[in-house]
Amino acid sequence: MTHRIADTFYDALAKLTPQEQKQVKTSAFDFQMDPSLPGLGMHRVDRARDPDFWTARVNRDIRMVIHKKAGQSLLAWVGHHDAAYRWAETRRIESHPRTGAIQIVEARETIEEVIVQRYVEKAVELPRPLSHLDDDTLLSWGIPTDWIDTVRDVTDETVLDIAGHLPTEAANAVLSAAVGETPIPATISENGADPWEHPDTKRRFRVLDNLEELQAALDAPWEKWAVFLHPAQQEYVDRNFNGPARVIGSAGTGKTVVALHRAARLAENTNGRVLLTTFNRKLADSLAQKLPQVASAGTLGRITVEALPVLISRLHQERFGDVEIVDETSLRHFLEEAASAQGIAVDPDFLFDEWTLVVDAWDVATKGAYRELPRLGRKVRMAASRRDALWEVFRAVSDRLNHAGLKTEAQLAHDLSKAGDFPFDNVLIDEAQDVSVAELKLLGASLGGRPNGLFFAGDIGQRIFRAPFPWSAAGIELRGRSRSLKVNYRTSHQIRSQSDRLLPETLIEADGNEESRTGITSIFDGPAPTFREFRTIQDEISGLRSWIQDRLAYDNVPATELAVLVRHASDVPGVESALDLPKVQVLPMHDAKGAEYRAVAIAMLNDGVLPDESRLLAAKDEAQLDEVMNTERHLLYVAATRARDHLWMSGVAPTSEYFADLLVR
Ligand SMILES: Nc1ncnc2c1ncn2[C@@H]1O[C@H](COP(=O)(O)OP(=O)(O)OP(=O)(O)O)[C@@H](O)[C@H]1O
Repeated sequence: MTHRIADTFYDALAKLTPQEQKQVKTSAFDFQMDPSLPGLGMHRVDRARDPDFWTARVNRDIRMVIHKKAGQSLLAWVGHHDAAYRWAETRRIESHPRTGAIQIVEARETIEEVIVQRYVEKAVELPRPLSHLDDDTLLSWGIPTDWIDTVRDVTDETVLDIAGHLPTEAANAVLSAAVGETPIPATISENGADPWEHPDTKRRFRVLDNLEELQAALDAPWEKWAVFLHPAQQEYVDRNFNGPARVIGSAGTGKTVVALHRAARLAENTNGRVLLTTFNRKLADSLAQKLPQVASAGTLGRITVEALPVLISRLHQERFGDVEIVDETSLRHFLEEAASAQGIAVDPDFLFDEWTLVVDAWDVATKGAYRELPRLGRKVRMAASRRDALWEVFRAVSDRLNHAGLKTEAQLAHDLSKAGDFPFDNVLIDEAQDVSVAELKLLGASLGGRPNGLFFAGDIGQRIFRAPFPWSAAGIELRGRSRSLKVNYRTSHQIRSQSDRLLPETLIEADGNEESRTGITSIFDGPAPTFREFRTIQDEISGLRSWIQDRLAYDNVPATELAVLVRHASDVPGVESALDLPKVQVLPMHDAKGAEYRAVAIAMLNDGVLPDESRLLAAKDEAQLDEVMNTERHLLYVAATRARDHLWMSGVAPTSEYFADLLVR
């Protein structure tokens, strides 16, 4: 017998409690060992549209739905008794008449009562963006025959619901077409080809040759993206570029997923040395964890996954030997000493920023260069005479560092740029909006002109660590090689649309390019986010604790899938002990970058906490104030968009001014 497991089985399994999941795994094992085992109580589903659906008993309440036919079995779904029967009664498994792919097709009538009824009165007046499409086109997208009319009738309001009931390739095509893109037709099998060999079939059903494979399949979550990319994602995975390219898009649109697949593709199809990187170690670790889902074991060894600062320091060490990095306190001290030795009165923070963001970042080596340099990343204007005077301070500090054998992190990157032998051919950079000037300059100098040399994934709306600067000045020209993703896979429609209110509809990059953030769709619905304002911190903690307990108890959210985020790391221990829920993680918002959870609670959103008052007070002028306001706003956007299904935000009155933006448009 050939045993298979469907992606729908995983989705359903994930919704059960850990205890139930354990029992399901045992029953799946029993079934694969002996499908006729009496304890499984195999039972044909009576009223099913497809006569080959059976149920197997896991415990008093839970049933697995199994499709069983002529030497083949498929674990299709699992859940509570009534839901399992309903699932099986309303589906059939068949090969698509045009593409040949095997699909699990939902009976169209089941959604009529839910969707058509809900929208029918309105639908008559609303535009139907797909109404002009003929059967042939819709079939070529893999739309099941009896869904064709329903798809032609979608409106902006129903498209999400309808797509959620279609096989993935059909849903992807419908969502693309609804936002004005041209879907790529599905693969068509040759006449007589085995439908189980169709690429779309293989994406949703896995063959399980033995019990070890079943064990591995049940233990490792099967990320859908590992198998089914959106055509817009696929394009940026496959395309060859004759210079640096970039995928952008708001949070959760699958930019990281594209970078992972592209890294695997380049390693598989070329002899290039591939680097998959990002701006810090934690995010690099998470890339390394995900990569095995898309790259074969043989290819994995050919992809280096390392954070840029770690890589740069390693390469520098290998080439130039040990160096000592100057710490911030010493550097500030050197700058201040040099300024007073020159008799220059200057604000110490300004001096430090000028060194860090201009002189050191851009590797300015001469007075002339400093005078001529555009004020990259700095909005403060400065007279030439003032620059000349300051230059003497920077030169003195530079000499002092040289004599002491000390370097800055930026200098390590500059040294490597000059040495000119960066040991990679293809570099993919995730969370690129937070990469430093020196790192980007090194990448630009090494691979900026090489086909497929540099590929960036990022979102300027999530820039929280670095001041903006024009990439072209770092040798990165993206003209015509940047595209944005529009389908959000992570966050429910309700959470995404509310979080989007934090950012303007158009963001402008330091190069002057505009990025529109409109036209994004989420692929699923969920409960509205909860916003609460409290009188005291005690009230807030107790409200938050009951919200968390409800999520754990009623929504089956495992504690590992829930995170409480706060603005300041120093508040973490206090919130942890006040909440007294040992399994629930509390972390600073910055640490949640790149992560995702089923439920997120953002607490202590008080006035003075976000935006962080100490940063606001340290700002020296309007420009710096703007920058602080922007990065703090981005930080809240990052935190809110970590949530898949449930989001809570709370503070003690008066709450953060961003609260008002979230609530009112
Ligand atoms: N084609 C797809 N099918 C199903 N799920 C997908 C697809 N693409 C991405 N996802 C899922 O969407 C979520 C977000 O993906 P990813 O982390 O790549 O987004 P991102 O754009 O990098 O987000 P962020 O900017 O917030 O870091 C992940 O859970 C990922 O598994």
